[in-house]
Amino acid sequence: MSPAITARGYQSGFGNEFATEAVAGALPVGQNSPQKVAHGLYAEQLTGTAFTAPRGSNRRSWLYRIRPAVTHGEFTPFAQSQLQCDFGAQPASPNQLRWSPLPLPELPTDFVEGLYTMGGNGSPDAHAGVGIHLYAANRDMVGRYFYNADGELLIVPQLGALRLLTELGVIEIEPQQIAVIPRGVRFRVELPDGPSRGYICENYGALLKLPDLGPIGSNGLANPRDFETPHAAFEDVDGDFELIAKFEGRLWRAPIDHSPLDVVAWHGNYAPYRYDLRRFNTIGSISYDHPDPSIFLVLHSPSDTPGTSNMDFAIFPPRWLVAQNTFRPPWFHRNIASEFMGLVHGAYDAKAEGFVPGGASLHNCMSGHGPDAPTFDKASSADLSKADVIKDTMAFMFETRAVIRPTAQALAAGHRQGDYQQCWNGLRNNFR
Ligand SMILES: O=C(O)Cc1cc(O)ccc1O
Ligand SMILES: [Fe+2]
Repeated sequence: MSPAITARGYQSGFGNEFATEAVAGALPVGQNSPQKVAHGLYAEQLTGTAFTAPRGSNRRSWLYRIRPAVTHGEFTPFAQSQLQCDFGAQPASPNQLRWSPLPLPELPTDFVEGLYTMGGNGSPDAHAGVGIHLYAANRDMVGRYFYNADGELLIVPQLGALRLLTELGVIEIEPQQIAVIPRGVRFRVELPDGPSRGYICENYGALLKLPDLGPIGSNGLANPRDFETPHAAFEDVDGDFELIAKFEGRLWRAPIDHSPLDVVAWHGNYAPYRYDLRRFNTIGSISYDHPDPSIFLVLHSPSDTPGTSNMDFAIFPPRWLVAQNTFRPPWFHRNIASEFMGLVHGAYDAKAEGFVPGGASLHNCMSGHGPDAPTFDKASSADLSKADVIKDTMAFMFETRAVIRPTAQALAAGHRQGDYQQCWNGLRNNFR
């Protein structure tokens, strides 16, 4: 018996062919599925793309584990009323929406129990769209393991660190770092700092990838080397545990008599990873005008239409604004894409107040938005001979091709800011 799983460090690179073993000799050499695997392990393949996906986008890993993933009891529905899949049950309005932070739970609540759906589009069936969730939790998952068959999970913590104990190893993140857990990978979550909160984009579409860089060249934005995938780590623990699955929008529970975090070795390119947003190489205008936010793209899920993502994950990190003869904050705009924003840290340069860390906003297709009135007034008369140094900030955007349909609970939430539109009331008629 090995005690609870321990972190064994990281391998560097995005989507690499990794190979890692927690026990020497556990990985077969020169083949995937020998008649007998070393140390009495079972071989199991986990695919994240179709078998025949082109080589450049094909993702799969081979896992060498103490028991195969099939060894569990029967799934029955697991009630968790805040996790929803009814995008579209009610009309989506074109209103601009904003929320204060999701209150932290008062009762003992783990990561799975604390998932709270804000909205989404598409469906797991269609392999297109996203679910946008928040989480607020105050206790570790103990004896409970989770996987999501509906999509990969992009986790953006805002309050408190997360320890993600996955089948393929341990990932530790804190606010201003992110993690991606691939579809199907089993994990549990510990909260080393206590009460924790954050944002999740559940991507039903093509796997997240780094954007092409075009004329930027071979370096810049999020650099591949800064993505980190854990080394194999496992636990060999028996007990009266449960496996929770998210499947077709709903949660299911099966009894399991051992920890499924029993992968002793693995190799392949389908694995969880983390990235520190503070390593983002931010590129912007050094002449005039505020660039399109695509320049802030970290990861994206392409759609079948070239240049149009199923989902973009962009960040607004610390940077210097030096553009001349320019209104420097984000401009007023209406976009074909729909924008869900959150704030991990500090303040956002388009909103003087009201958009606070842990809060969220939703500006759907063609709904006008932009700087609030105080920000507009300040930036319109700012001294442009000096740089604006934007420090201590980390906002982000989940931007989607399809309209983000808010859930009824998000629209009715006590922490929704019903007066959000008033932040633009002070924009007067200045026409002369
Ligand atoms: O604040 C927003 O709405 C996000 C955003 C930022 C930006 O710099 C340009 C366009 C855009 O939608
Ligand atoms: Fe916007």
